[in-house]
Amino acid sequence: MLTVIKIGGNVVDNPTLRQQFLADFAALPLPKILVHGGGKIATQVAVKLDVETVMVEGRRVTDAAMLDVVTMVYGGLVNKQLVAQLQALDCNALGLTGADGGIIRSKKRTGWNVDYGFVGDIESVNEEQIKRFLEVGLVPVFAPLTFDPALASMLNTNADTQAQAVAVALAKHFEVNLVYCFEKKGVLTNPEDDTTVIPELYPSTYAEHKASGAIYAGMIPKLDNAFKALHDGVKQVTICHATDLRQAVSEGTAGTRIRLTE
Ligand SMILES: Nc1ncnc2c1ncn2[C@@H]1O[C@H](COP(=O)(O)OP(=O)(O)O)[C@@H](O)[C@H]1O
Ligand SMILES: CC(=O)N[C@@H](CCC(=O)OP(=O)(O)O)C(=O)O
Repeated sequence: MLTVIKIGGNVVDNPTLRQQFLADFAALPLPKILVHGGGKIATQVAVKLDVETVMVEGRRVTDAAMLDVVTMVYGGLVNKQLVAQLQALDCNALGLTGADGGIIRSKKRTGWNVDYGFVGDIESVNEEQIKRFLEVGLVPVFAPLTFDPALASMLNTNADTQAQAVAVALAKHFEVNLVYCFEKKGVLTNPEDDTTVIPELYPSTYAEHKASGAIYAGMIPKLDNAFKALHDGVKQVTICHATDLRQAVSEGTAGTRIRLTE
């Protein structure tokens, strides 16, 4: 079983939660992969650099100045800090963007009603290269950046989507357990109340909660990615609090389990 974990920006940005999560992640058995976000930190750094942040439907409009910010923040600051913290926990982390080793190729998003700028839609994942890293005991830690060889450019890519694409690509070789970790207890019927976790979510109940407005904003692309991952061969998908990672992986009792059928 390969474990692919995605960690969201609100956890990355919280030193206590982040350290606790990384200790639990380091304790998980190999093979494992981490995909991190960091949107909140990119926005903070952009303010300092006087670069305006524009988000449309949860995606960051990425002009040339913002591409520089996200490349520095995701590929540099956040990725290398996470690698250093994991190395200190005896986890042999290897920090990567999609460009390193040519692993994740994408195409600049075009044909939408919004010009997202330097945002990449993933075209291919070189799962053989990732598998080679896993075989020698390395733990890939991916920043949410991909690259377009035709443009010779980095592209900004949503971290939930990148985790889904990596999990699906590796499903050719492993039974994959994909876990989305964030700062809430799971998918909630009342997003303000952590006691309202939905233990199992199906396409039908997802549609109902979306229609009622209980599921909105960033949770919608996260769930679309979760269902796509299952549809494309990932064995198990869970959405849970970052501090519930161990229960979610070992016993499957934490957070929300995403299922295609009842
Ligand atoms: N039903 C729901 N349950 C939990 N969170 C929800 C729900 N609907 C919307 N959300 C929002 O979605 C956010 C998670 O999406 P996002 O910010 O993209 O996650 P991440 O930090 O993992 O990238 C939560 O912080 C919450 O504000
Ligand atoms: C294209 C796009 O929107 N990319 C995201 C990548 C970071 C991300 O997904 O971070 P979180 O997981 O913390 O939200 C962004 O720049 O916000």
